[in-house]
Amino acid sequence: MPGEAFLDAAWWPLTALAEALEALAGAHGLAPATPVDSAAGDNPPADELLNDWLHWAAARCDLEAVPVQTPVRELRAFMLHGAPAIVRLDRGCERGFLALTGQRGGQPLFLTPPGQRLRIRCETVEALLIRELVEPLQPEIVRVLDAAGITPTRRARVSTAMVCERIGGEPVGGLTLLRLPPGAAFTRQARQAGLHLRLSQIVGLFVLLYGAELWSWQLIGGATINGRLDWGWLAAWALLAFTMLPGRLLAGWVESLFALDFGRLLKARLLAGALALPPDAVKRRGVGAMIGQVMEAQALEGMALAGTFGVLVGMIELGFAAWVLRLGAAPVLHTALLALFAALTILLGLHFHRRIMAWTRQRLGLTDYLVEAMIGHRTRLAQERPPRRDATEDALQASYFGTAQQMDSATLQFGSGLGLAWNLLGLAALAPALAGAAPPGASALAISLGGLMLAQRALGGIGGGLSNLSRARFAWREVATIFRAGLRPERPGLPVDPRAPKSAVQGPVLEVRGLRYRHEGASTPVLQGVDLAIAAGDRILIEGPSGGGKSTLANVLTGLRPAQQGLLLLDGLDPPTLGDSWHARITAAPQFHENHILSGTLAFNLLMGRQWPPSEADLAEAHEVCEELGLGDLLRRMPGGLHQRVGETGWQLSHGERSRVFLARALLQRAAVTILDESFASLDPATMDRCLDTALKRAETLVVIAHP
Ligand SMILES: Nc1ncnc2c1ncn2[C@@H]1O[C@H](COP(=O)(O)OP(=O)(O)OP(=O)(O)O)[C@@H](O)[C@H]1O
Repeated sequence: MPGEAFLDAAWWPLTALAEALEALAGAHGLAPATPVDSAAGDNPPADELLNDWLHWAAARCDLEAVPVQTPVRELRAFMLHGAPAIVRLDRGCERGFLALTGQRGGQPLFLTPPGQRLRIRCETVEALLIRELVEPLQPEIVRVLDAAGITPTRRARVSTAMVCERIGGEPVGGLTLLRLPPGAAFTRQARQAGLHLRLSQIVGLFVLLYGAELWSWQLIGGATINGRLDWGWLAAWALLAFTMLPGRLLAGWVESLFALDFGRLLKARLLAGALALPPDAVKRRGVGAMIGQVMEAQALEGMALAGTFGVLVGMIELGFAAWVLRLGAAPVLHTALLALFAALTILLGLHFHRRIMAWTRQRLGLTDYLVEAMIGHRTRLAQERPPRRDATEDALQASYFGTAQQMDSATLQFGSGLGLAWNLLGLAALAPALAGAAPPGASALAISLGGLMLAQRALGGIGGGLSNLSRARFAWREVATIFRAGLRPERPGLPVDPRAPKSAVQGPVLEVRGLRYRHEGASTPVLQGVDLAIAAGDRILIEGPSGGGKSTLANVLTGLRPAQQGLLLLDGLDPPTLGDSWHARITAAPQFHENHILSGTLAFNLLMGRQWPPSEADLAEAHEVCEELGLGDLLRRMPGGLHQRVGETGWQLSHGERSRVFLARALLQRAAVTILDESFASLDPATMDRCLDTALKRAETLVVIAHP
């Protein structure tokens, strides 16, 4: 279909964007929870607010809208794998969109306003999306093609190659991915990712593979025992064994796809949970325990999958083993023995589980101690009495080794002991049949031996799977709080542009009435009956004694801690109404010990409150602010300038330089209200004056917290 005809069918005007969202959500089984309603005034706003609006409207449909850019050369991959997505495509001066819903036969599918799926060639859509980038190149390309004498049949291909060469790295914007937020119910996400289908494919493939394996052994075994083994039987067996190879590869591939998708969903949820945890819950655990938690999060994924597959495959094998044993020389005894050993495996598994729990707890305690010892190494070297340190460490090690020994003996019982006992008792169970009046034939004996081996493999697999599940269960206990924290619903709030602080609402920009806040576990509130009214453009100094509650107030005002009582209004709107955009409109540079330079470039650290990647204008403004704060020399000394890597593994900034980066970061956020919590404490008087001048000049409304 040519470009314009395709647009006529698949194009959604801006005014129908709400319907496009709803239709896409419906088409992907994500029925909107609160449908956007263009008739009720939920119309999309001006261009600069569009991303905010999409985020808000998608959240109301229980989805997350993620604006992305892709280089021209990867546009095709986006169209084939990026669905569901909204693709911005204007027609002349009319603003509008395409609704990408999937792909069929290597070509993208678009949802049309009447609700049909339209398959379009990639080249057609690509040409429309990059036409503004290509048009200026056309005269030059035509000139080169003419000069090189390219034949008409090859012109289109050569022209495409030249375009790709010239603008392949140019970013294409206006693309918005729609997906379930990481906080959505995990089962819903798993279903959406098709994990249930993959799991049934895996089970089906394993059943087929084991069936084929048994059949191949039956062929060769039967032929050998009956003395009919010739090249024909051998060829049939080899062919069957050979055809199982692609099946095994396929099963491995589906298993790894399942593991990848499961791991991706789990990581996204844990990350969302870690960011949603209350600040105190994170702080109270300590660095060592947090590292232990991260280790357990990684173990959870690996152990849960290995355990589930181990038990699953073991159960399939056990089923086949029971069937084979029933055809053998001692069907009744072997079946009863198998049931007994299956029960024993579970019982010993429970015993092993207790040992694993005790050992993992000790191991994590040791990690916690080790991390704390490494962080406080210098303090301990300088101030702790060595015998005291040695005594603590000896006691910890002795306790750990004791638990590890108990766990080793449980592993031995569970692993080799059970297998050995099964083999001995399984062989002994053949004795009555062999000693009987009518001893079984060679083929029945061979079947029994095969069944015994298969059952040993199955019991070993189930045992291994159970021990992995035990580890996974412990890991789950460690990370469950983070996982559950991620379930909290996102607060989309109103689509308010953070860069549009001028409000039509008359009155204070920030108003606080009767605010009360008490820290968890504290007997008295640290903030009680706080009233505050800050007008746009105000410059306010908050002074108070150490421990008086200044930082707590800053945290409540910026939304990091929820007010327990009282009224908070920003431009006349309360926190639930503004949702997550509250942060964007009122920001704070936290106290030095609460602030952090993240591992990344200086620009990344400075422009965290802006879009990423940054525009040239953003970088220029960051440079300007740094110069004003006296960081110009530093920028010139750093080989990479604004793109120099900083943080734990990068350029080590001095105390004062870090303070000024924190200050620049808050000012560059261009919030309606900026709070600086003791941001000038570590600066010399001249630098402090300079920084204060910059803050006064740049912050629209400024609150400075300082000691008297
Ligand atoms: N997470 C917490 N749990 C319990 N109490 C806390 C917590 N955080 C702070 N506090 C207590 O609340 C009080 C106020 O702390 P806050 O940090 O707000 O004071 P501040 O005025 O900023 O002090 P400073 O000037 O020394 O930085 C202090 O007594 C502090 O010990």
